[in-house]
Amino acid sequence: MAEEINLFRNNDTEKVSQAHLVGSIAGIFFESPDSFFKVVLVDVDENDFDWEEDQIVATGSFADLQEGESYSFIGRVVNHPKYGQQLQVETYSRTQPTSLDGLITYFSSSVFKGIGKKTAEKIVNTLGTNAIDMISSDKSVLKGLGLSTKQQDTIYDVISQSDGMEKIIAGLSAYGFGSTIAARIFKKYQEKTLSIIEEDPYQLAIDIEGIGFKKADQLARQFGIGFDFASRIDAGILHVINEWYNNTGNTYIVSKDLVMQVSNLLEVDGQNVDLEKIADQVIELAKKDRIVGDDNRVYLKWMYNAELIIAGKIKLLTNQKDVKVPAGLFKKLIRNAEKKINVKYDDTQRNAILNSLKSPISIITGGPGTGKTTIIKGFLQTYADLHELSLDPNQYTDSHFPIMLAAPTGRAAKRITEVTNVPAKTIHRLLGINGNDSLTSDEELELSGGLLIVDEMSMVDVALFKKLIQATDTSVQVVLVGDQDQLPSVGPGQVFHDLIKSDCIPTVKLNNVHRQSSDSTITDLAHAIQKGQLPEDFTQNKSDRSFFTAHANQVEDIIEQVVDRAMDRGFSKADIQVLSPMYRGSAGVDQLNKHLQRIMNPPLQPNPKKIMVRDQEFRIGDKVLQLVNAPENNVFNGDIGEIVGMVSKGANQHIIVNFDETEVTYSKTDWNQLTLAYCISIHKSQGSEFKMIIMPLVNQFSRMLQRNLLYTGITRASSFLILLGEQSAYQTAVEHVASNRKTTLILRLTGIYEEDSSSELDDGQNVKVEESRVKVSIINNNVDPMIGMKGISPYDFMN
Ligand SMILES: Nc1ncnc2c1ncn2[C@@H]1O[C@H](COP(=O)(O)OP(=O)(O)OP(=O)(O)O)[C@@H](O)[C@H]1O
Repeated sequence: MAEEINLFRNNDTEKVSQAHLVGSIAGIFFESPDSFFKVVLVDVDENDFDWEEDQIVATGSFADLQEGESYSFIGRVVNHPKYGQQLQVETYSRTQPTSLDGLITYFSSSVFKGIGKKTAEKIVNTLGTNAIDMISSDKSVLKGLGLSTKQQDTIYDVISQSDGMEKIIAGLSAYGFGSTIAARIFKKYQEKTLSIIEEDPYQLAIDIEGIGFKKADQLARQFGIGFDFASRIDAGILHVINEWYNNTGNTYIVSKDLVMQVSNLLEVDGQNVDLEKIADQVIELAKKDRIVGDDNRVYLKWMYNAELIIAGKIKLLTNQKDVKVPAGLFKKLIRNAEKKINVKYDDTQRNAILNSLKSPISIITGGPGTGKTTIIKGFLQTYADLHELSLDPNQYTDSHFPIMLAAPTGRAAKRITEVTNVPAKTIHRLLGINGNDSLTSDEELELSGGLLIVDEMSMVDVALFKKLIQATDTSVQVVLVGDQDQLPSVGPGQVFHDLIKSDCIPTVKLNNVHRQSSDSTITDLAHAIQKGQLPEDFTQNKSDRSFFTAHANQVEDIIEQVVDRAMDRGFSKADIQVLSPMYRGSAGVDQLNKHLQRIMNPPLQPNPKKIMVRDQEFRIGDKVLQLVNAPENNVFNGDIGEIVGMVSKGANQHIIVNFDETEVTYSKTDWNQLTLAYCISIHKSQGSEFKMIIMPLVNQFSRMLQRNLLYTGITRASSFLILLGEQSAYQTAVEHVASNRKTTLILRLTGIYEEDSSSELDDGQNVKVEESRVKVSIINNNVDPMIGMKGISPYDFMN
């Protein structure tokens, strides 16, 4: 009997009585391409639970299950809402055939290619019922049976491989790896998996996406690996750069900062890794093509390449010929579009449409309400008329729709589809990337067709834009639309900002606001903030905005008063949106949500129906935010809805949420897709607008107080803006321009390097470096900007 394999470590399962099943695999219904998860049909031989049928479906993480082979399973019988009763397998083992007949059938099965019944009989008659164990421990027992060497190899390989793989999966599970990551590890190292992990767990952090330095370090400690082991330094270097990308949004780190941060990371009980040693490993990693050094900047290789690829493709696109649009024809086209859309474009808007019609690649940028969406509509109409195309997708039954309209988020794609009646997709979907695909891989994709429009470009990061632009054929005309003053992308880089700043792409900047009426003071405030000032009348009450002074601990009370008054005046929960820059603190999202829930959705009876999700209480009437894209339900990350029902279906409870016209039912496993939405972060509010915005800014938010955050927040208000907090916090925010992430896309596009590339270490850390008196050149910018590279120039490991 093979060793038992514990694949699941779910403590809950121990409380539930276990079900035992012995049976052979009748078929494999589903095999996850990127994990060990499988759904199989089992012919039941024995079972100790209530099941009368001949077959049962079993699910779980399995190695190479062989159809026809017999296994023994232990698990729980669950009731799947769609597929009914099935066995959720926790552990399983192969039941080796013990009868002579069983063994003969096994050896003559299709698993052993080239072994027929006669040969099988010979093996079993000679070796007996222990045949499998005997072969597994000593291949030579097959000699003298008249088998060819090939046949002997086949039998031995099949037996040891399936046994080996099961052992590896069990080992990975014992080290705490879940089924998806385990599959990724096994795919990479195959039969060497366990020896690699035990000898050098840092290899995992270097090679396997989803395994970080911390996990590898934890394993290494288990195996007693030294603190200055070379692989530990390598993994530390990659960890620091990745963290740097996530925390700063920069696309490179200055070498000196890198070495110091790695040194801090690797310190164990006051012992530091020699800086020179870290520098050596930086060079080693560069030689292995994992990182690139350029001047005194260090990049992950994919990031370095991404900037180069973007710049190269932009240059190729801008070198394409302009489309000829004679002035007379354009007048006719725009007149027709204006008639159809029922709008009169202003001069800048017309210019934007003409620019995009003519240029192989163009940019339209402007603040909220400047008409970007209205321009996309007009542009689509004029483009279609100019190229004699229909904008009706139904007309393209035999060919591709020639227009690709895309946005970085599902919500933005949905919105642009609704406004233009032209189908839009997320960029991921357009590129055919699913959640598991890596954006940093070099896999080639191809987008052809006449036109690509990307909306909400400010939210697109380097990795995604590289994929998109690399896939775009040079025959495609590209239009990039967005608001460059909004927050940059969540991922590293500031592509849209850099493309505009580089001046390489014909760009039209829109300044006239059409959304709010001309006497709107919100627009004036937005303009002032863009220029880095708070207007003199900032604290005065206006028809559409007000300011209330409040310390952090007064914020809740003032918001309560404002919300009460607004609700008395007929504003709904959906109309009023509170925004906060941070989650923590007394004026942060989490605290305000709890408070606002009591005000905006007070329980109407003593014991209302409620469901606890994490530490939040959900009740009917609660305003909730969708946290992930769920295209199958037509709801997307950032969508806001209201809980309209809580129902029990059998033993399960469900939450029903109404999003505009879409109602979505959430079963327990999906509840963590929701959070309360009375207050949301300013980041989450990007791309949405609300009738009334209430936004507190206090000095407590210190590092979040940035101009583009303030700008993004206030421009979400379509009619009323209530600001509160400390005026000095607003002043700090307006003065603090944080958008300039350190990137080199402009350098790649123009050959001009503008940014200050000096160290980002604070003074304290710099002093520490000086004090350490380590003789590496990195600590002195004047001597040599490279990391103790011992005569190796950065060009030695550049592309
Ligand atoms: N030339 C125009 N004349 C009259 N109204 C206009 C004009 N251009 C745009 N508008 C109106 O102004 C409002 C804002 O326009 P639109 O939604 O296109 O702006 P936007 O830049 O896409 O805004 P946001 O980025 O906030 O979504 C809409 O109601 C639109 O109909």
